[in-house]
Amino acid sequence: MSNLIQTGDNADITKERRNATFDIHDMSLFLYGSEEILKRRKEMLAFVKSKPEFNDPIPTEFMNREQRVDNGARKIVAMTDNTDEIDAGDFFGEGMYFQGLIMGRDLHPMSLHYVMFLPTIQGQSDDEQLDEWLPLTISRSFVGTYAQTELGHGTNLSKLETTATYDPKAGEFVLHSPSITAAKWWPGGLGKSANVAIVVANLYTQGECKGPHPFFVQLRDYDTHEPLKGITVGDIGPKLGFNTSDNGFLLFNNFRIPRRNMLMRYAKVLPDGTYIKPQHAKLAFGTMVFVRSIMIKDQSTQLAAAACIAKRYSAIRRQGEIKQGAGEVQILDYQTQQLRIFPVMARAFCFMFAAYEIRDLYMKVTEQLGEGNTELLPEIHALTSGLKSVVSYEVALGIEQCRMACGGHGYSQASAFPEIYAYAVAGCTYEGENIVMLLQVARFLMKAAEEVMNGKAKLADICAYLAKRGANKSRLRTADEYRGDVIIEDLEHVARNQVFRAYDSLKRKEKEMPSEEAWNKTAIELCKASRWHVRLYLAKNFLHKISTAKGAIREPLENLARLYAFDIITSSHGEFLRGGFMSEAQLDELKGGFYTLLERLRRNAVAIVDSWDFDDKELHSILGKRDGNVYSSLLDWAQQSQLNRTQVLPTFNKYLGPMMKEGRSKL
Ligand SMILES: CC/C=C/C/C=C\C/C=C\C/C=C\C/C=C\C/C=C\CCC(=O)SCCNC(=O)CCNC(=O)[C@H](O)C(C)(C)COP(=O)(O)OP(=O)(O)OC[C@H]1O[C@@H](n2cnc3c(N)ncnc32)[C@H](O)[C@@H]1OP(=O)(O)O
Ligand SMILES: Cc1cc2nc3c(=O)[nH]c(=O)nc-3n(C[C@H](O)[C@H](O)[C@H](O)COP(=O)(O)OP(=O)(O)OC[C@H]3O[C@@H](n4cnc5c(N)ncnc54)[C@H](O)[C@@H]3O)c2cc1C
Repeated sequence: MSNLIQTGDNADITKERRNATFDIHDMSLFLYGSEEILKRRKEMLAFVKSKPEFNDPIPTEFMNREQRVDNGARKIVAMTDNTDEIDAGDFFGEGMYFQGLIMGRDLHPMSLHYVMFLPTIQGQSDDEQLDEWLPLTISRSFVGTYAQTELGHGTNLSKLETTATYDPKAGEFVLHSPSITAAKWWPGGLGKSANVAIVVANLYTQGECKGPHPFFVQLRDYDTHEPLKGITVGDIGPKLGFNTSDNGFLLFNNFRIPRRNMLMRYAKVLPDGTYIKPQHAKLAFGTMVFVRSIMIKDQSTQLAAAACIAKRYSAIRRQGEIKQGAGEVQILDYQTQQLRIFPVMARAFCFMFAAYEIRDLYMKVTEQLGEGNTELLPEIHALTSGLKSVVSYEVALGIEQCRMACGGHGYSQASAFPEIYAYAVAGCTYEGENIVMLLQVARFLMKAAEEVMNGKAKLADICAYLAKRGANKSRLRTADEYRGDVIIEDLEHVARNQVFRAYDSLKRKEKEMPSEEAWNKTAIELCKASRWHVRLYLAKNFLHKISTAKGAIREPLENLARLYAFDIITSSHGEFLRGGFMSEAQLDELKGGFYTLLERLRRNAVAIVDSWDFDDKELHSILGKRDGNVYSSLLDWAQQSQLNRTQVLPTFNKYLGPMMKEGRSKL
């Protein structure tokens, strides 16, 4: 703990750190997994701080869009000039941390090159293509992006309008955008930075449409960077966030590429146009599954950053009195403030532990795919889709809650909340709109429910609870005893009930109308089932993970995990009261337990967020500064505003001055 306390720190934040009941190093170790990882974080941080080229000339929030794009391009080149400093193969760990330290929370001109273009080349090319494209991708000989979404269609991939029609005579594909709505729209870096792209287009060969497939396409001249003939490309304009990235549009006018530019690891088109189908119809969507899996870690980090800022600020902010005359209190002492922030912190831990599980599962699936085994594909698709949806939604709400908990200063860009929110909330939309992805989970759950009903029940592990009988009354007696398996049983009960309620409703409707219509008319219940399924997964994983903690960190971790579960139950208590599963008295007991957990977590509030090991450089927030000296830093920060460069703005002489003069002259 002492390593975070330095002379000159704010007295309140120092007191918080002195009062903590555990050593933050031990908690960081538990969170990140090993001493080696913590050591590498320190080394990478020291390296980044030692390099002036990674600094921003002025805080990015004071830059206009052109300056941000320029600064982003400059820094990403500097960053990737230095990838020898990290294990670049460790994308999930070192890659994401290194990038966050240098690039901050804005995508940059090469985000898609690393996050989707490179993984697609790795995952979808055959060996010969890999030999050709991978070295060029890694050596940054071109800048790539992933161009799938169109103006008119993003979610419904089968209706993408861009066509890739095979011409066997020329041995070429002809890429074409038959309408305005066929324009590729959104791909990161496409507008001005990328000169190549993985383009997802509907493949036509021998007169038949074979569905969306990925193609390697050069868009711009490698020397002049001018768009090639037949290509129309540009930037789509400013967005809520991601403004360092030139998300773009792209239209093809009968643009020809060689046959071998179709990525042919799975599906293939032979020279005569014969189509060889992949072993699993959705293998071409593998990069989306990969990004959904890494999003969980990225999103939980953003949520933890928000909670860290809110907690540190709440520790130094004094406002109002609890006991009259006793002096103003730290706002962290208000129960309502704790309610706003502590559950957010609990969620960040929960999501991070899930992120590790997903990373491991993803690695297992990749290994299996290498051996031609696609067995786990539906499971990982459902799990990543569900987690991506639930996590990104909860993260967006949590960040906003933290912002509001910081009063007026939370609204300033000095807090970093606007930046964190704008960055994270995009995750609700990209890589599959959240509701649509929940409906994918529902497909998986409905199949599992069908198997249970048919007595087959050879279910994936994550669905095993659907086949359990389960008690019809909660075993909850006292809040203090409400832990581990008892909590899980109750969440299982509610999730199972919701899945079967949706299933029954779907089956009833299917008797009255076509199945697609029945599906649409059950969609709200289906999404609810998916959310409960994912919440159950998250809670199970969280409770299991903290049961492995040892020593002084165990108690605060248990408090966090139980707070997470109590929060879910108390905020959707109707589901637990249904059919008398819980009584009003049990719920009151749980509510009391929830308040007790807030009290128990109060003492360690700051130490818990300190354990996330955010450096000020990474947090990029005046309110969340480690030393707690917020007010003087806010004044320094404000002085950098462009408007403060001169005492008198042109607006005075142009508009306000004449107006006031006229006002005075009329008196
Ligand atoms: C040097 C170091 C550098 C470092 C950098 C480091 C770090 C980076 C840091 C942080 C990164 C973090 C975050 C990322 C940041 C930014 C990301 C930026 C941009 C995002 C880019 C995009 O958004 S790309 C576009 C994404 N688009 C989508 O996701 C479209 C969504 N739609 C779909 O996925 C599908 O169309 C669908 C799933 C909605 C439906 O598919 P379809 O209509 O084809 O199918 P059906 O519904 O008919 O279903 C048929 C069956 O197939 C199953 N299915 C569907 N998809 C899959 C799949 N992917 N895998 C397996 N199975 C699948 C479906 O469930 C059906 O199954 P049944 O059994 O029920 O029949
Ligand atoms: C910041 C950002 C970066 C992006 N980067 C890229 C990129 O690099 N490359 C790329 O190709 N794309 C990119 N995208 C596009 C992104 O992947 C899509 O926007 C996303 O997949 C959602 O698709 P959509 O826009 O077509 O939404 P829509 O599908 O039009 O969604 C609109 C509404 O319709 C609902 N809806 C749609 N279909 C159904 C259904 N079947 N059932 C029920 N409801 C439905 C949705 O739930 C939603 O409420 C990016 C988007 C953003 C915001």
